[in-house]
Amino acid sequence: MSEDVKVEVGLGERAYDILIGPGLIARAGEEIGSRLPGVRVAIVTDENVAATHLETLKAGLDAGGIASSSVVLPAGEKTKNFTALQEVVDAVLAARLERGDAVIAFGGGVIGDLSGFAAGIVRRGMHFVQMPTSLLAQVDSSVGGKTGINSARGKNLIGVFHQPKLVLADTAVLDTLPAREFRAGYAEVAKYGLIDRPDFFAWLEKNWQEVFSGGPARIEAIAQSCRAKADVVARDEFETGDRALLNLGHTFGHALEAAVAYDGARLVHGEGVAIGMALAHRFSARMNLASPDDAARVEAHLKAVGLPWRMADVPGGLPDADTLLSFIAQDKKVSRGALTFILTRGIGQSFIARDVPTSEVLAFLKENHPG
Ligand SMILES: NC(=O)c1ccc[n+]([C@@H]2O[C@H](COP(=O)([O-])OP(=O)(O)OC[C@H]3O[C@@H](n4cnc5c(N)ncnc54)[C@H](O)[C@@H]3O)[C@@H](O)[C@H]2O)c1
Ligand SMILES: O=C(O)C(=O)C[C@@H](O)[C@H](O)[C@H](O)COP(=O)(O)O
Ligand SMILES: [Zn+2]
Repeated sequence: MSEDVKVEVGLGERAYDILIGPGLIARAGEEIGSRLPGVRVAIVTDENVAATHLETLKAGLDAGGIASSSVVLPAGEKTKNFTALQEVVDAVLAARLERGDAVIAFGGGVIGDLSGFAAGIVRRGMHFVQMPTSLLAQVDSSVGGKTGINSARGKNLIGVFHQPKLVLADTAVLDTLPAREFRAGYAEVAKYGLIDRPDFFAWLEKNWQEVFSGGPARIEAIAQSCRAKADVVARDEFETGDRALLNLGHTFGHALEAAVAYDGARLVHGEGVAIGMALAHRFSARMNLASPDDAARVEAHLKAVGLPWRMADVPGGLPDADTLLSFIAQDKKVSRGALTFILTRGIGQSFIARDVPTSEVLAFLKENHPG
């Protein structure tokens, strides 16, 4: 009898389970086979995850009678590109998988976004299973069906919504995740508290060390995050409204990622989100929407866990404020040319702010630019 935590993403005929707990990779064949009888799969993964966990997954699938092939890609954000997409599509077609077969995304958010996109376009949409192996992927990217790749003009600008059939988050696999990547994923955990769960944020302020060291607090934080995300996605699958709240910190953060040309040695996604959330709180205070004390509280927590929180924390310098603004102007929340940001009235009181004046954003970027 397994003791996985189960969270349901309530999307009607596209509803699916998220299972969270240790040992799920070894049980993947059983869990996938019972939901998709007779399925064959292509595993998409990266070099780091393949080195430590691919054999366990293959054995787990074998044990459930599921035939698999695999494609192993270079690790890191730069892999979210057309060349890698073509490689995945080609591998799936070469394996002669049918529409009723499945692509398994086995890795962090990069692998999840890329292979979900491939699954969404091959044969106009194949089954897709998320097996997230980074903290960020377990709490965020594996849930909700946003898939895609980057452009030099901006983050995630090319993609489709394509929901997985199942998410299997094996929490034991986080033991091999580098500390920097764990911290980066934690930024998306804190995000849920800052959006609309002030009690969760306060709990994290008290318990973050236990979340980092593993054990029940870590599983609790992952489960709370998945519940928070599943809730929003079930209300607004295609981001016509509330789902944009999940973008807290991303309007600034994505601009910073594009500005460093997706160079993970300088900035990974979760770090961009951490800086972006601190900036969103500071900008809200500057616009007299929230108290500067709340911005200071967010910055203090990010500092305490060792995350970057200001633009000056991005090593190697940044392009000027006008260039950063040009990336922000490519954000998918822009409507009829007007900027949309997720701003806040305080901790856990985020809201969607449409028609944010470009002049205010530019002035704020100049004030906060490290020069
Ligand atoms: N679709 C969504 O809703 C959504 C949500 C949040 C983020 N994202 C996207 O996710 C991406 C970031 O994801 P990420 O932070 O997981 O990055 P990532 O996929 O690059 O993984 C981080 C690093 O950790 C390594 N790794 C992963 N699991 C490991 C493990 N168990 N052991 C050892 N090494 C491991 C990877 O090889 C990589 O080097 C970004 O592209 C971001 O845009 C998407
Ligand atoms: O699922 C969502 O919706 C999110 O916004 C989650 C974000 O953490 C994630 O980084 C997402 O990929 C950003 O979406 P985008 O539409 O701004 O590219
Ligand atoms: Zn994100």
